[in-house]
Amino acid sequence: MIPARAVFSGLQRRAFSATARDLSKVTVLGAAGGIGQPLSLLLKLNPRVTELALYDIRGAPGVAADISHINTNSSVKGYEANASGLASCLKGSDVVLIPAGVPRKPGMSRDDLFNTNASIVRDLAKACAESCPDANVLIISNPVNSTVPICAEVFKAHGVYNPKRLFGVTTLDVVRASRFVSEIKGSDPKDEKITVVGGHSGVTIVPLFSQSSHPDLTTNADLIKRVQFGGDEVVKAKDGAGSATLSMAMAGARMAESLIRASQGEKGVIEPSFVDSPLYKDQGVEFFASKVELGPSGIEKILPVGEVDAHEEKLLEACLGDLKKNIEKGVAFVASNPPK
Ligand SMILES: NC(=O)C1=CN([C@@H]2O[C@H](COP(=O)(O)OP(=O)(O)OC[C@H]3O[C@@H](n4cnc5c(N)ncnc54)[C@H](O)[C@@H]3O)[C@@H](O)[C@H]2O)C=CC1
Ligand SMILES: O=C([O-])CC(=O)C(=O)O
Repeated sequence: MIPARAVFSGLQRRAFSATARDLSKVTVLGAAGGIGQPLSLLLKLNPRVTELALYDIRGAPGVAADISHINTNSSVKGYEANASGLASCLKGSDVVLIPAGVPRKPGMSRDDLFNTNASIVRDLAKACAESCPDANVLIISNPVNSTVPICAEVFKAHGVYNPKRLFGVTTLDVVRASRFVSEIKGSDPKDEKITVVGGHSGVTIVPLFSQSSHPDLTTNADLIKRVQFGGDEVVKAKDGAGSATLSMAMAGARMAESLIRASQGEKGVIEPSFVDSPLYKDQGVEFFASKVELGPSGIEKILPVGEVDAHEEKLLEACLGDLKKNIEKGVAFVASNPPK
């Protein structure tokens, strides 16, 4: 006779495996770039990643050969830069990270990247829709406020749009916020949980210090500006050689790891992300970054913005105006330039 406890744990196991997909194939599109290379390195060091697939219009096989010598268990493959290489790279992917596209130079806004990056993201989104429609797609390419809606429109056109599996990566904004606060307060950044909502550029980035353990920072204009324009600091310091790559790689690897943990059944995994969100749809804003609880199906729950003070209310107003325009620009681009 089988003891009751054994039957119960067997049932539990079946229930678990019915919901939790074993996410392990992670793909990077733009893998030979400034973000792509360190991101691929961090993913190779992550024991939860069992297969790493790398694609770029140039150099992915070389990056893959290099990384593949690292003595962790995952397999690594770099694919040829053509349509069939891209399709094979994507097939069976559980998580696809997209840092493909050009970065800023000093004096440029993220929106100045639109003309180049919109079509890159559109074409890569089409490849994802065709080869891995059920993957979690994480968009890093800027302007995120527009490239995420572009990806959504392409998926809709292919009849495979699942809003629970599309993420704009805004992790770097909370990473920066916690670091900048720790510098002011002399604390450990890992203890500084700062909520950042909105979008991923300039005034659309809204830190909510009133919700942190330092509500006094809510009127610190320099700090708010630093969080909103942290990317510019790096662009300026790199002096024409691009934008944040190493900190972004860390942030992207953290987001991918969180998704994998959640997909493997871990509860309560929460990350910020720019997603198809109900929070401000009544104001015509279809996508919004806020805390998101992750699960085996991608987004489990979009958390509300929560209480904000009068100062933050003003920041949110400015955010929503810009965000709406950025989103509409992405949607209009796909309408007039559909993928071929
Ligand atoms: N979401 C965020 O928080 C952040 C986003 N970014 C954005 O990430 C993007 C990439 O930045 P970097 O890596 O510094 O640029 P990069 O120029 O160093 O690398 C981009 C890579 O994309 C590749 N690429 C271009 N077109 C492609 C295509 N059709 N298919 C596959 N690969 C393609 C290039 O060959 C290059 O290797 C930029 O748009 C940048 O603004 C950068 C930092 C933070
Ligand atoms: O500033 C940029 O262009 C790159 C970026 O998105 C960031 O560093 O947050």
